[in-house]
Amino acid sequence: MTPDVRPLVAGNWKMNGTRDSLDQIKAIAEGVQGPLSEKVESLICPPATLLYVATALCTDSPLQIGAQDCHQNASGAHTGDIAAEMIADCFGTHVIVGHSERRTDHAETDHLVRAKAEAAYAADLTAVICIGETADERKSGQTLDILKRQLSGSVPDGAKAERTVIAYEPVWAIGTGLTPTTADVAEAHAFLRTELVKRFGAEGKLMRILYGGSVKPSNAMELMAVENVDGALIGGASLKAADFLAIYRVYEDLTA
Ligand SMILES: O=C(CO)COP(=O)(O)O
Repeated sequence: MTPDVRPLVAGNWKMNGTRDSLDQIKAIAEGVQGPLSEKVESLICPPATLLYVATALCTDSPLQIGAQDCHQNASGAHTGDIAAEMIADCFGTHVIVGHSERRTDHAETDHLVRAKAEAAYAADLTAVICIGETADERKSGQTLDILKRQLSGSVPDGAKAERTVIAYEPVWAIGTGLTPTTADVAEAHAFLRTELVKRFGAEGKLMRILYGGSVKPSNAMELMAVENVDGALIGGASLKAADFLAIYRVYEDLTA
C-alpha cells in the first residue's frame, strides 16, 4: 500500500460472461457496500456487451464498471471498435488499455496504448494501463528495462493520478497460477513508483500501481500487503462474486 492512496480492487472478465453472469455483478455490487468502500475502490470490467446493463445494476452501489479496451479515435469508420465516449455513455468509469492479451492478439504497441489512454482521458474515463514482462524477458534479466520502456511509452505526458492506474501484470503470471515472489513484486513496484515520481512528480506518488496475475483469495493478502501495491487487477478469480469479494475484503485487515 502507498500512503494517501486509496486502493483499487479491479476485475477483468476478459471474453467471459453472458447475461447469466449479471447475477455475479449484482452480488459484487451488494457485497462491496459498507464502510470498507470508503477506503477501497472496486471495479469490474465485463465484456462490452454487458457494460450498459451492468452499470444499471450498480446505481446504488460503490461498484464501478469499466470496459476492457477502447479505440484511440473518438469516432469514425472503425468497424467493431468501441470509442471511449461510448463507454462513458454507458456510465462506464474506467477502461483497461494495453492488456498483454491485446498487445499479443492485436499487435498493440506502446505508442497505440498511449493514444488509447489519451482517448480515455478525453472522455473523462480513468485509464488502467497494463504493462509487464514475458517469461523470457524475466529469465534474461530484462524485467526492469521492459517495464521502463512500456511505462514511458504507454503512459501519456501530463497523466494525472486521478485518471491513471498502472497495472503491473507479468505475462507469465496471467492465468497460470504462478506469481512472482513478494520480493520480486516489491522490486517491480518500487521501480515503477520511482519512475512515475521522476516523470510526474507529486502526481506520480499518488498514481495507483495494481498487481495482476493469478491473484486469488489465498494469495491476495501477501500480495496486497507489499509496499507500493495499491490493489489488484484480477482475471479468473473476478468471475465469481465470492472470490472477488474475498480478495476485496483482505483490505478489512490491511486498512484496519
Ligand atoms: O490478466 C489478468 C487481469 O487483467 C490476470 O488474470 P488472472 O487473474 O486470471 O491470472
